[in-house]
Amino acid sequence: STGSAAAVPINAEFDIAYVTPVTLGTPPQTLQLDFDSGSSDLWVFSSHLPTSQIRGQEIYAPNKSSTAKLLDGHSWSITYGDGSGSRGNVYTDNVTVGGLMVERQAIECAQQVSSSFTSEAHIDGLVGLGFSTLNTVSPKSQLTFFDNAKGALDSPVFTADLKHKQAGTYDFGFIDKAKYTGEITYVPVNNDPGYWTFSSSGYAVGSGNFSASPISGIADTGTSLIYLPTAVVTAYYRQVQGATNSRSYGGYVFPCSATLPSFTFGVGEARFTIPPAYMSYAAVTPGSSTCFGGLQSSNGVGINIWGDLALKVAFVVFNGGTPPTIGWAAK
Ligand SMILES: CC(C)(C)S(=O)(=O)N[C@@H](Cc1ccccc1)C(=O)N[C@@H](Cc1c[nH]c[nH+]1)C(=O)N[C@@H](CC1CCCCC1)C(O)(O)C(F)(F)C(=O)NCCN1CCOCC1
Repeated sequence: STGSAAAVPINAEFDIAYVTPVTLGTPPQTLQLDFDSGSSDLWVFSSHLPTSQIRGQEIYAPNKSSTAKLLDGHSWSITYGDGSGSRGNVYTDNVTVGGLMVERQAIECAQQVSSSFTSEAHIDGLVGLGFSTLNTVSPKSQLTFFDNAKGALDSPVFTADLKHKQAGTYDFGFIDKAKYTGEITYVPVNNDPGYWTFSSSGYAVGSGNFSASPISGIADTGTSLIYLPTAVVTAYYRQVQGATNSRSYGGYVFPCSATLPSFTFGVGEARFTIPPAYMSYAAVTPGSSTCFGGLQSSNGVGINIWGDLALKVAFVVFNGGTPPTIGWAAK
């Protein structure tokens, strides 16, 4: 079997996250979920939430699904890198993504969400695509949608074709040759503790020479920006007039009028260049002439993250075979 579904940017100005329609239960309830290779819980806004915590999101009501079953005595609680979080109880039900159905998928129903989730009306929950070792359900941890689907897939892979300010796709079970050019460069994945961790072969700033130094980081569809070691980030912002690392804004900012260099990263012998226009994330406050950079230091994060800003200049194959690998191709 295979599946293919759209990945739609939630914000017209900046690609801060992408959501994908997912149908749950019988009759089908469709929610817009953020596919996140940086975590491994499938959780949704649900009928168990206080209405004060719901502001425009779609909800999943298990009691309206004839195929929903309570996973008795199980609960979950998750906190993300940006401090947001949610917790609740667990049901199993049918979950369909782009024509691919998994029966008895653990659906983690929110009973509480943090304020940043309440204020993000476009995200009705997450589909974790990390390794199931990161799943937070207790006392028995649950498998991700991908792990549940894997055995039935034509090939044990999913691919991300994220795009700049337009809808891309997540495909399951096959590699669509029409979505990339040239060859796919595969590199090993270290799935301990449960991220898609791989080693980049280095970087270049603008037209500068390529610095061939390995950078270990996670491929994370659920993170908007890129978080890399300070040495890389200072080398980049040294080329940006007026750039400073702002404590008040929590990262590198610069005058929105500044000329930005491109940023190139390596995967094996392959090279991927992020154009200057993509490297400015947003004005620090609406209308401000100070802009926040798309490349930030991983110092405060504790892990290097290749988020949507990097993923959207490539076609990426998450290969869940044995051993797992990750493939990057131009497009
Ligand atoms: C809001 C923003 C300024 C544009 S942002 O850059 O912060 N973007 C957010 C994502 C977002 C977009 C739109 C609206 C709201 C939130 C972002 O990039 N958040 C990262 C930032 C980060 C990471 N590290 C340090 N900072 C994050 O937490 N991403 C997680 C998924 C997010 C969570 C909020 C909602 C959207 C999806 C993540 O899963 O990708 C993660 F990997 F970073 C993470 O936190 N994984 C949790 C791993 N745990 C390990 C222990 O077991 C349980 C799972």
